[in-house]
Amino acid sequence: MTLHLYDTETREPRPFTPLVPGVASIYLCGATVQGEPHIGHVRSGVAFDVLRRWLLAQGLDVRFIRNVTDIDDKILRKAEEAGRPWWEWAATYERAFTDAYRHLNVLPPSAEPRATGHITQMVELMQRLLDAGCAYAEGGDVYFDVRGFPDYGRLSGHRLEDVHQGESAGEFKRDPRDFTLWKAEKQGEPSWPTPWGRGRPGWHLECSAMATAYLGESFDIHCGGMDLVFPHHENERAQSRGAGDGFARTWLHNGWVTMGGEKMSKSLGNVLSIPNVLTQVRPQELRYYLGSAHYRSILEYSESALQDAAAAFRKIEAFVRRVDDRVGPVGVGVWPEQFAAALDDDLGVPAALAVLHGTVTEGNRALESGDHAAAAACASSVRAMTGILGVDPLDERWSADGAGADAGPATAALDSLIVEQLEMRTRARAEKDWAVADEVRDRLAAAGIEVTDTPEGPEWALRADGTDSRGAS
Ligand SMILES: Nc1ncnc2c1ncn2[C@@H]1O[C@H](COP(=O)(O)OP(=O)(O)OP(=O)(O)O)[C@@H](O)[C@H]1O
Ligand SMILES: [Zn+2]
Repeated sequence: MTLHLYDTETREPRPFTPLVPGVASIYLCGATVQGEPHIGHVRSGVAFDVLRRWLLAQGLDVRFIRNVTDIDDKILRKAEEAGRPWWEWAATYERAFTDAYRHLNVLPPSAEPRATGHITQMVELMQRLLDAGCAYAEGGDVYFDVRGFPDYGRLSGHRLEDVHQGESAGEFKRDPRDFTLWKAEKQGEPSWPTPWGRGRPGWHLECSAMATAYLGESFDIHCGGMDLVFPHHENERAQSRGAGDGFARTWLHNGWVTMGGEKMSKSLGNVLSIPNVLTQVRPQELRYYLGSAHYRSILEYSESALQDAAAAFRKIEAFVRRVDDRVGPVGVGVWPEQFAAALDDDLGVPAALAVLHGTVTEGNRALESGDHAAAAACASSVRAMTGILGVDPLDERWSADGAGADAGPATAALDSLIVEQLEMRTRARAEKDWAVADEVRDRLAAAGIEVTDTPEGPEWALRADGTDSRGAS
């Protein structure tokens, strides 16, 4: 099966065939750097990092652009309220996002253009739109004329008569459904020169100009959160197509992270910042959690779901480390065909994880029965699969910046001691020597280690509050 991706525009899964053979070009709308990132903000970065890794694994040269929106109403307002320069505000939160992506092992983009660095390209695009009769300049503002682009609404399914741009009504707008390309200079705000006067760009214009500057007039995939379908992506598409560019051939949108059934959002106050979550779980566990749902589904946050995901990751990690410890260094092997089939089906991560956990179970059984070759094969396959998902437990990245640096090896060391105890208990039980079996269990309990018998064998966990290391034997 070839990779199929669900395209928002055509509303169906479509086979992925790169425009230029051997090269995949992807644009992801990045952050508006106005505040500390919450876990909802980075979901798109994580979800489409899996896409990128999967395309890289097919041998494609992946050009992945994720922009930074560093000029925006909210940035200006918040910086002013704090009495700080707007550019310092933007730079501060750009670093916060960069840190979050790095902690989560999201590959750095091929380029990360800032809006303020691409004003020239935006002016050129506006000129082309004016020449094509899709835009008008009035009083220093420049607007897109939606009636001048008959295909408007195709991406989101909006009918022209129902369009509400959700932006303040520009003084010179000829039709309320038109949207702003460029805003005339306001007193005290940053501005750049254009043939129509000084001002600053509208958000939609930025992405069209940057995507085209780096990826060309046509490119393969445009990604972003589902709330960007309208108006942001509808407007990006209108601008670029209106100017005569092919623009994105496929559109992918990820679902929200929700909390209490509502979009995690600063204005609702139901947000969890990345540093906050990283006090509860390690970065690799958070990455596993954020990437574990299908990218198009809602990910409803709960502490127990986060802890369950962390425990599931630790099970994978404990297995790989145990093989590394007992059998020898685990290399990166090959993934099973079902894993590839799952990802080829619109990045079906949940089905891919089922294959991954099946391999861990099989590997644990092999290790228990002394079949080291089979265990090693499973472990190397597990590394291959987790590598695609960005959560390879042995990836040096996890200890590179000290984030959770000691937890992995400590878990592994503890695991190897506990596993010996559990094996002694399993043998005692097989011989119906209940006294020895109970003694082992009591000894572990006294050390704060809880043992649970599961169909896949005994599992252990540190008692405490459930946030500690766990493993399976
Ligand atoms: N809960 C979420 N789940 C997934 N993506 C999100 C979530 N919240 C925001 N995003 C993404 O992050 C980007 C910025 O979104 P937005 O400014 O709406 O979020 P916010 O910072 O929580 O602000 P607000 O409170 O105004 O909603 C968008 O691309 C959006 O798709
Ligand atoms: Zn964008």
